[in-house]
Amino acid sequence: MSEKILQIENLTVSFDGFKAINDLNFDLDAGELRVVIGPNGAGKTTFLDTITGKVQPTVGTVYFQGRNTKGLKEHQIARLGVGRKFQTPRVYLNLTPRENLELSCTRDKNIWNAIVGKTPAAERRTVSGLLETIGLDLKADIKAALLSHGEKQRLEIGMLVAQSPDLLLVDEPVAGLTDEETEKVGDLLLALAESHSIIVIEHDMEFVRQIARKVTVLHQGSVLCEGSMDEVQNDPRVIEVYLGQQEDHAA
Ligand SMILES: Nc1ncnc2c1ncn2[C@@H]1O[C@H](COP(=O)(O)OP(=O)(O)OP(=O)(O)O)[C@@H](O)[C@H]1O
Repeated sequence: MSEKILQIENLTVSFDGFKAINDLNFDLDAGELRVVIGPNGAGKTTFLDTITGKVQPTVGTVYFQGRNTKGLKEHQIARLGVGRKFQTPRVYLNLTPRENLELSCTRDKNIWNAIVGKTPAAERRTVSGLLETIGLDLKADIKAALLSHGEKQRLEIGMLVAQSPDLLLVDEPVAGLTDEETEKVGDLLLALAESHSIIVIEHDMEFVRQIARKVTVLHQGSVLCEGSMDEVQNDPRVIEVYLGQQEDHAA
């Protein structure tokens, strides 16, 4: 599959003259899992914000499935098939994982119908499958408030998938998780990568090593380099950027 799901050309995003993204070029094949890393302030969040329409390009173009997204609002881009998972879980704590997933599947988002069980049979089958995929089938009917942080992260990833996006944007999914929970989130993303295009932003290098096929390194709003984990780790420019950052912290 070499069809591009996302193409970003000569993108610059300026905030009061400061270029958070600076002439960035990036593309993603349909079906690809890409990890984006970079030191603090490299522009990773702004990069995602521009894809989702939260931020508009100052210069340059974002094409999603060949369509220029300029001027589209966040909800319009979401409807085109871009789903975003934020860093902190946003699940309904008083509902069960099953109910949370049912709500996400419900096209018209009619909360009442989902709660009182008026969920169509096809949707219930999807929810059961999703509960298994995210490893919460045994905890499907307890309140989400009782789930661990890692389980909540997996639930929210499931809720995103329930909306059938073509592109999943996942922002630091393992921040604050135990090693075991981190590995489970990694396994989940690898399983989802078999049928979705995914961009993951992450700081945790162990996790990046677990899931990464191709890695993009951002620095000062531009792509510094791209390649396999081994290639980027041994790239002198990447070493310099990360070592420089460690020295800044030590100072
Ligand atoms: N709304 C804004 N107004 C002004 N400057 C901003 C705004 N948003 C981001 N920036 C600046 O743009 C740069 C890139 O920020 P961004 O949050 O995209 O980086 P990041 O790579 O996600 O960083 P981190 O890893 O720390 O989250 C930073 O210097 C930040 O201060």
